[in-house]
Amino acid sequence: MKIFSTEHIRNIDRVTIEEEGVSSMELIHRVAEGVVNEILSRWSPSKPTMVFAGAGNNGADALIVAKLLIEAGFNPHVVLINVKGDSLSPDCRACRDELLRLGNVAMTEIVHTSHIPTLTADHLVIDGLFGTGLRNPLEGGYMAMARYINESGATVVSIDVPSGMYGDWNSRILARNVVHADLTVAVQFPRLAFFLSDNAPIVGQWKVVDIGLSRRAIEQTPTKYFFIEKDDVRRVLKRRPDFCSKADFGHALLFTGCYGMMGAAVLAARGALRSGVGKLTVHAPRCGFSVLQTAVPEALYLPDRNENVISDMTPRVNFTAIGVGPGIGTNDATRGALETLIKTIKRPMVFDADALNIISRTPALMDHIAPGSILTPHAGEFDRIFGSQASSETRLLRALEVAHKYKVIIVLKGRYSATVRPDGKIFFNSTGSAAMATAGSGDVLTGIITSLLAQGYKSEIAATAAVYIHGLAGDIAAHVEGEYGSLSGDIAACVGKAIKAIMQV
Ligand SMILES: NC(=O)C1=CN([C@@H]2O[C@H](COP(=O)(O)OP(=O)(O)OC[C@H]3O[C@@H](n4cnc5c(N)ncnc54)[C@H](O)[C@@H]3O)[C@@H](O)[C@H]2O)[C@@H](O)CC1
Ligand SMILES: Nc1ncnc2c1ncn2[C@@H]1O[C@H](COP(=O)(O)OP(=O)(O)O)[C@@H](O)[C@H]1O
Ligand SMILES: [K+]
Repeated sequence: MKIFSTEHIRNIDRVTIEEEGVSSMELIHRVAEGVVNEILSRWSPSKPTMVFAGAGNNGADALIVAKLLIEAGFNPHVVLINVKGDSLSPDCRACRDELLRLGNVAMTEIVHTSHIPTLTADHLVIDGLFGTGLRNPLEGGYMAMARYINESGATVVSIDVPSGMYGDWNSRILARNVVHADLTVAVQFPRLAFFLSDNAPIVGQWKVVDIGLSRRAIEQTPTKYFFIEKDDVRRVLKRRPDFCSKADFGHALLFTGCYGMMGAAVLAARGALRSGVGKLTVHAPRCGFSVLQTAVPEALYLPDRNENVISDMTPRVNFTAIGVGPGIGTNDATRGALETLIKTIKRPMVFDADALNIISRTPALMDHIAPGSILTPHAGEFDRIFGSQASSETRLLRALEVAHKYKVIIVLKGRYSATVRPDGKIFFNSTGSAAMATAGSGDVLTGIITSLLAQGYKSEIAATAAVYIHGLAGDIAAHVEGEYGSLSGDIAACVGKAIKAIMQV
């Protein structure tokens, strides 16, 4: 699914109205119906409700929400901001009149300064103060109103975006001056801001209401941001021909493990094998022999000269892709081996975990990494290499810079892992959950990406597809083991099932 900028959404909105003959009032009603459906599925009409409506179309949506709530038996109090009595947009005015025609509507219209009715923690607030028309961070009375709503402890449903927040980048806002939603019901598309952890306490849970904006306009409007869903991955995964052999599915080489961290090697190896690589070689220290040969007998094992750590990363097999990092430690011998690997292999590789920690100690190594390589840092690993970041938004912006500069793909791991490409495109992942916040789950991902790369998928595709598969495997594991009990071994065990579920039509 495409994620559009506010600018683009406004344009798609305009095309829908001009070329498809849908009126803006009709769109407002569709938004309101979507929002009200979400409300009715959660709260009963006895819930004390207050609707805050601004002067633009976000307010117009809110006024029709109030109307539909009244028709459903709710008894909302409506607070409409109409500065000086003449600031309502034409649609907002029409919606106010439509609402008032019901008769007996409890409404406070704020024209100058008025008293806002008392809001309690028991209330449900419908927040339609500002949507995508927000020009500046909230100030004065608007800011006070946002804080009043937040401090009341009421449950908040925001229409389109929480009021005071921009849909995309939010470097200029202060969280306490923005309405904090429990549920945000976005119009037609999720927004970039929803995928950043900084904004999670503001956006709350989010849903999208489809209001039937022009399909043609959506298809033809270019964007750099995407939300990856099952169909996107199904389209790129190749079906296997009948006449095939393991030679057709590549040979992955993993440099992984050290004394005390052989589990990382096992997990990465299982991730690689369950995602279909033809052949897998694991290069690990000698101490890993019986662990690997017992836990993953399907993998070939290449012993390092060293007993406890990897001291040499010269590829000794005819590999089609290399993955390096899980559990290798950061000792001097391994550092030297990794430096040589980076400087000699000029094909895209996958770098994770301790490989990233080693790079962070010698950042100049970034200059030698082969273009098209994939780096899979979590926030801490990213900051160690590319500098400490104040927020997830600045981290994402920095990831865009470094992906472009070094021509590499950065997978910023987290709730909505973001795959950032050198061309400035960002793919947010939809699968996965807190059940995956367990040691070793990143190692499984390294195995899957390396496996897809080894099978001939381009780096960009391998990264986004693997992240989706990994998250879905986590979801399947969590379905059985729950959010506390899922282990990274369970995630690895579900990788094949995830791919099967994706490929099933
Ligand atoms: N995307 C779509 O296709 C549709 C969007 N609709 C709704 O329309 C909304 C956008 O409506 P608008 O463009 O009218 O914009 P808004 O309703 O978000 O706000 C615009 C109003 O706020 C004022 N304003 C902006 N920033 C301010 C600030 N910092 N302080 C004080 N006043 C400020 C503007 O002067 C204007 O009066 C969307 O968020 C959505 O809720 C729907 O009604 C219909 C379809
Ligand atoms: N709350 C969450 N929601 C979705 N995915 C998560 C969540 N927490 C962790 N994950 C996923 O689990 C993996 C954790 O990787 P990482 O932090 O490298 O762990 P480790 O180093 O222990 O292997 C990442 O792919 C991440 O996206
Ligand atoms: K809003």
